[in-house]
Amino acid sequence: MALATALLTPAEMGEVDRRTIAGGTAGALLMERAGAAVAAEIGRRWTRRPVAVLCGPGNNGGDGFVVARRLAAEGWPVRLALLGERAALRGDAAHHAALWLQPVEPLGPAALDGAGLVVDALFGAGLSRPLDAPVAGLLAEVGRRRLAVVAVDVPSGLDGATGLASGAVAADLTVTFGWLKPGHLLQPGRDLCGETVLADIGLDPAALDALGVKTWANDPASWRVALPRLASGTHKYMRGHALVLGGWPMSGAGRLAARAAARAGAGLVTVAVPPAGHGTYAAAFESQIVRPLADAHALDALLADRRFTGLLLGPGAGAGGTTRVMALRLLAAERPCVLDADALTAFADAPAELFAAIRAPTVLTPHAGEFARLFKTSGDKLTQARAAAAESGAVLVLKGGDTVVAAPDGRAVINANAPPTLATGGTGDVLAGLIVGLLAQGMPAFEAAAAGVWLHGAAAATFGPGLIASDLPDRIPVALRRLGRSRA
Ligand SMILES: NC(=O)C1=CN([C@@H]2O[C@H](COP(=O)(O)OP(=O)(O)OC[C@H]3O[C@@H](n4cnc5c(N)ncnc54)[C@H](OP(=O)(O)O)[C@@H]3O)[C@@H](O)[C@H]2O)[C@H](O)CC1
Ligand SMILES: [K+]
Repeated sequence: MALATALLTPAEMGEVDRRTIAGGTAGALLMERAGAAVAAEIGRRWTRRPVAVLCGPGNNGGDGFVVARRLAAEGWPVRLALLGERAALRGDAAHHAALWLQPVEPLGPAALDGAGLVVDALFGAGLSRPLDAPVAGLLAEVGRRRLAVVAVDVPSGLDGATGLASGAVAADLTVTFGWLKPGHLLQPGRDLCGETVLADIGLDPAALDALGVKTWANDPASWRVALPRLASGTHKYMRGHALVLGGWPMSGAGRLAARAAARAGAGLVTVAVPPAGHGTYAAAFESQIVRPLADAHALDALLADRRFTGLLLGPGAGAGGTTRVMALRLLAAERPCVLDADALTAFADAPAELFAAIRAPTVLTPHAGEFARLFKTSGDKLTQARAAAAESGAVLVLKGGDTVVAAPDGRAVINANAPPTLATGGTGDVLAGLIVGLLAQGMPAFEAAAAGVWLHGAAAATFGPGLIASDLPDRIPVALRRLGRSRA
């Protein structure tokens, strides 16, 4: 997995900080670079105007002192307000506070008077408890006055590990250092951060080795090498054969999924459907095979064909007992498999039965409602997806604007490229099809799920407004092309 897209918790960032300092870079220099980066990003976006810098009692506040000094040196009118006593500052923060030669005001609403921009340097990685009422009240006042806000590291009150927040004010710009944190990508954190800029302040990448990072931003760098590749001698069976169980009478979902599987590059896609739906499906496809499938016995007979390399059930399936039986038969075939939608809900009263049946690489793609029917986890989205992957033995794709993909071994990626236009009926069916299309080609489950989620977002982004699900499959080739490697 790629180093640059690693996501570090605040505790891990603290460790990288310590190791970098132990390696010979002074903490005060890191702080100088951090504050300088924030000031430079401000200078790129705003013209000179009165600024209120709100500083906290730790190193986040220390960064704030640097920002204040740097902006003042550029001729910006700066007021600085500090939470607590200046004499109580320690270490690098005390060092940089001593270099600030203008007044230090007590933290309160008066510090905002006349400001055209607020720098939020109250708390960053060291936030250890909910904000006190006066601090939360001041941040609410910043929001009420509709002032432009630049957050140092994170908007104060946002937990960088989880994306959960209380009392934070939404920033227009967040400048953070070295590596992003999960909370920059997980909602509501992502929206609270506004535009997020990652500044290089010279933290030591080698320090990450000792951390055993298992969380990344979902980026092609994490799975590009695992994408299926074509060679000149490739024939269709070498590109995998996806089997999609199509629902009836709800046939649109299965059709969307099958088309997406084919566009993802599967050499063959067979759609097996209840006999009553055969004509409808057959009329919809030219390039895919449509076969009638009467019942579970017929499915067993179909699965005797070992050339099926990826299986999908769920879109339009119906959440009844038949779907449950079909899902168990698919899992018993011990081949790469995606279970989506109704194939998940069908186990709402017996999730343990589902988990016990998962033995081959399996991807579950629930949205929050489907997830809650299967898993009794608690905590933030990343923690829950990880726990669910460990419990079920499957790769979990916990969908939403901040989709998390988690593997049973603890690896996880957080996706951030999905445009909100994806919030429309049928896009989940396309995602399930995309993932099974990649699985069928031999891509490992975690990488196939992460790539599928990313391609789904990228495909939607190429379309723009007015997107409906049926637009998506045919945009997948555009997204694949943009990966910059000839593989179509
Ligand atoms: N490696 C880097 O990325 C660098 C980061 N820098 C900046 O440093 C901060 C982290 O600094 P740290 O001192 O660890 O933490 P904070 O400044 O966020 O806050 C710690 C102090 O705040 C107190 N605290 C915590 N929560 C609350 C609260 N809800 N209300 C009041 N006070 C609170 C805490 O007190 P404790 O009692 O918990 O000890 C501390 O006094 C990072 O975010 C970057 O901005 C470096 O400048 C450069 C390198
Ligand atoms: K902050």
